[in-house]
Amino acid sequence: MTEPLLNVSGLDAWYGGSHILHSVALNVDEGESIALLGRNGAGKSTLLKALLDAGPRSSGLIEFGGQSLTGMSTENRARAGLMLVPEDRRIYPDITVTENIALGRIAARGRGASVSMEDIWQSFPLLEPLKDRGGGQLSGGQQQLVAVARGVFGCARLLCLDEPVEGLAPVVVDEMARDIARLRKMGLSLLIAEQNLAFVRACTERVFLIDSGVIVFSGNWQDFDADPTLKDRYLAV
Ligand SMILES: Nc1ncnc2c1ncn2[C@@H]1O[C@H](COP(=O)(O)OP(=O)(O)OP(=O)(O)O)[C@@H](O)[C@H]1O
Repeated sequence: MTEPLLNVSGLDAWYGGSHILHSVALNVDEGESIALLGRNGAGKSTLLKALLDAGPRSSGLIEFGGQSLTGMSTENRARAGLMLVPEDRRIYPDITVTENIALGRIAARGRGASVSMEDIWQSFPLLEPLKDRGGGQLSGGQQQLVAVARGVFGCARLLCLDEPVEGLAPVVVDEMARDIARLRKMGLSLLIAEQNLAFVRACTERVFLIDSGVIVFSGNWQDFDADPTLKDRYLAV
């Protein structure tokens, strides 16, 4: 049996004295795309940040590519190919789209020259005509595409996306789903925290559902659909 690309078990996380994640277990295989579902405040962002050691204090096992990440800095985790595209996009307004995307390679310290800018334009066709435009002159949806493209250019093996389509118009949500399908053909693995069910259903094959920092369900979409109470109990507002 091959080892998962990401293997998490017994993961707890805290902000100060607040205990947020409770013994989380999760795995992602090479080439898989996984949804992390949960309502506001369920712990999705905390989990993604804990994987990168980029916020909460945490304990437990996180293995990536067969290597334990305990004691490894955020920079070295990125360098190993574990990338997070945070909710707040962080697009620099005074540099171009191309320059914003190129910054991803700096985060990864030059690793993974295998993704070219040409690959990026092919995966994100809406961005190519905007490549010389300033980051400050983009719509929210265009900024989100740039943020994801930057993570890909950093040559992620596993790209973690924190609510990539939150607040975006349906037409941009559809575009993002198509772009993600193209990225998957490049062999990228994905972990996508979202509340937009239709979107993650279109671009993932397995689901982890988190509530109050506890994984309350994991399985494929067929398993998820077999229990219609999950949506009402854990996703309804
Ligand atoms: N920096 C922080 N300091 C203290 N508590 C925090 C911090 N960030 C998040 N929390 C708390 O941790 C819990 C989980 O929040 P988290 O942001 O992980 O949820 P989420 O599922 O990503 O929700 P959302 O969809 O609203 O982003 C919430 O109770 C939240 O108030």
